[in-house]
Amino acid sequence: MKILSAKQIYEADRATIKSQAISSTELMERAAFACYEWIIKRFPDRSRLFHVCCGMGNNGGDGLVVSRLLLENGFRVHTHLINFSEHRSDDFKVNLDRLIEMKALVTEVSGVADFPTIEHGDLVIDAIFGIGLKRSPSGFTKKLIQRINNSKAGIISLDFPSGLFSASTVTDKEAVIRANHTLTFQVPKLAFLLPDNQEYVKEWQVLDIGLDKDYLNSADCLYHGSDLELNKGFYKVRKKFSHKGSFGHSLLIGGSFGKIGAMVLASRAALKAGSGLVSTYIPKCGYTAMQSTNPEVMVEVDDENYIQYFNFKTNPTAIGLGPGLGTHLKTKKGFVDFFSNCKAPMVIDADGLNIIAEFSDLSELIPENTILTPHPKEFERLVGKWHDDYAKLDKLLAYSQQHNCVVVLKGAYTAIAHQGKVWFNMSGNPALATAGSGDVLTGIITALLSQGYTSLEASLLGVYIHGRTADLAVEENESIESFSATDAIDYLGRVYKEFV
Ligand SMILES: NC(=O)C1=CN([C@@H]2O[C@H](COP(=O)(O)OP(=O)(O)OC[C@H]3O[C@@H](n4cnc5c(N)ncnc54)[C@H](OP(=O)(O)O)[C@@H]3O)[C@@H](O)[C@H]2O)[C@H](O)CC1
Ligand SMILES: [K+]
Repeated sequence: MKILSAKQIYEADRATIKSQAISSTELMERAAFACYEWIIKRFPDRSRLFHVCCGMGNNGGDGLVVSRLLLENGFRVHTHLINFSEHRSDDFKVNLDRLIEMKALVTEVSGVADFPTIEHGDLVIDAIFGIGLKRSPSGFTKKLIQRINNSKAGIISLDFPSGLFSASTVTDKEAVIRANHTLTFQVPKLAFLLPDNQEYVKEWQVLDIGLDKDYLNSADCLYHGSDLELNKGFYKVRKKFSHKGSFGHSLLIGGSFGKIGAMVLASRAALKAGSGLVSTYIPKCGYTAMQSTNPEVMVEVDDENYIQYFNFKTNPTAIGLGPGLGTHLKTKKGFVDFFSNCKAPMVIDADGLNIIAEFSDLSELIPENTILTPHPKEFERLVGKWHDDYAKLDKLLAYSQQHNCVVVLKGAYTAIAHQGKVWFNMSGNPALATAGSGDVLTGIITALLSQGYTSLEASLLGVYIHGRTADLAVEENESIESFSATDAIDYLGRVYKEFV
């Protein structure tokens, strides 16, 4: 799933118009028809009043087509032309003429006095600006956006919430539509995946408008979505004659007094994610807890309450390092010696990341293709503060390239960066923001690494699977509040079944 830039979307439009021998007006009709179909399925009540607010460009043109389709099918519609410019796009003009021919209710809005009265229960179709927005809306257009936001009506944005930029941060928060639903064309948009924009983009939907497949397949994108289709592409179906030795040996290293649970979760997740063998290397104080809760897992121990020697005998195919590790001085010292000489592929999480951040030289010693799984605060410790989400993405790309590693930046739409590209995970929900969730993820990714997936594949698949456990759990028995890290492990089986 590619995430195209605005420039690429315009190119895709041109390629489509050429290859399918259609006019731009026909493409607009197709896009708006897809919106219309979505809208009437979701809001079939014909007594409801639709306020369709149209700008002067092609986003406004989409709005005019939606107005016409709604009217033709017996819905109540008031179309408002937001007169912010003398210039009107050609397809806007064509569709305005069509609407006027129908004797539709169309009013020009050129100032506050022309603002519509929007009642509770009405629906606003926001077609003021799309990807052609050049600067923050101002004057009466900004005031109208505020009026719409302050109304009690539901708001459906076509393609983009008006006022939201496609590739840069919002500068005037009061000049952006806060949409309940955004119906966007063909591909997800980067702006929808960034936490800074969450007030403007709530629920969003990609509508297929049949853009040229060859263009879409060949477009070189910096940003991608990671969905079931992508992950199915490299998921390895198990062969009949495979045995436990075929699926590697994961070693989870971590734990400290009071934080043995992190290792119980990580090692159990590794087991249930399909690692052939799973060992743990933990402080002595965790021995009984580990053996009694995870009978399939082997245990080696270090010092009494925290790890310091890192002198395990296991010969792992992959290592997960960091859950519950703590930052005792002796742990830090042992970590530094161990980390720089480690030959097995590694996933580093939690205090493992904090120790790397503390000793900045350690970043230089990260072995090639290591996977780092920071949450935003841990990432900030590694790279310093950022100004906005776009700056954060720049830092993410730069750090992963500079250290030749995979960085899994956790959050809603976890961002996975490798070799100059970023994949945004499309599964998951806020249920995952729960204690131990990161430990489970470390276990899953380690298990996938040990089964022979590349670092990038293990990260993409691990994050996708982890997110999906929460999706399925919330569809079935759990709620966002009740879901726990243990539930994530329990749902792994059902998620794997979606792959076969
Ligand atoms: N493949 C697709 O995705 C398709 C998308 N479609 C729709 O087309 C729009 C993009 O249309 P475009 O005409 O390029 O751009 P907009 O409608 O978003 O806006 C352009 C007009 O807005 C003016 N502008 C920009 N910023 C401001 C501002 N802050 N204040 C006032 N006016 C502003 C701009 O004027 P300039 O003089 O500044 O150039 C334009 O007049 C896309 O989002 C989809 O909705 C197609 O319908 C089908 C294919
Ligand atoms: K819009």
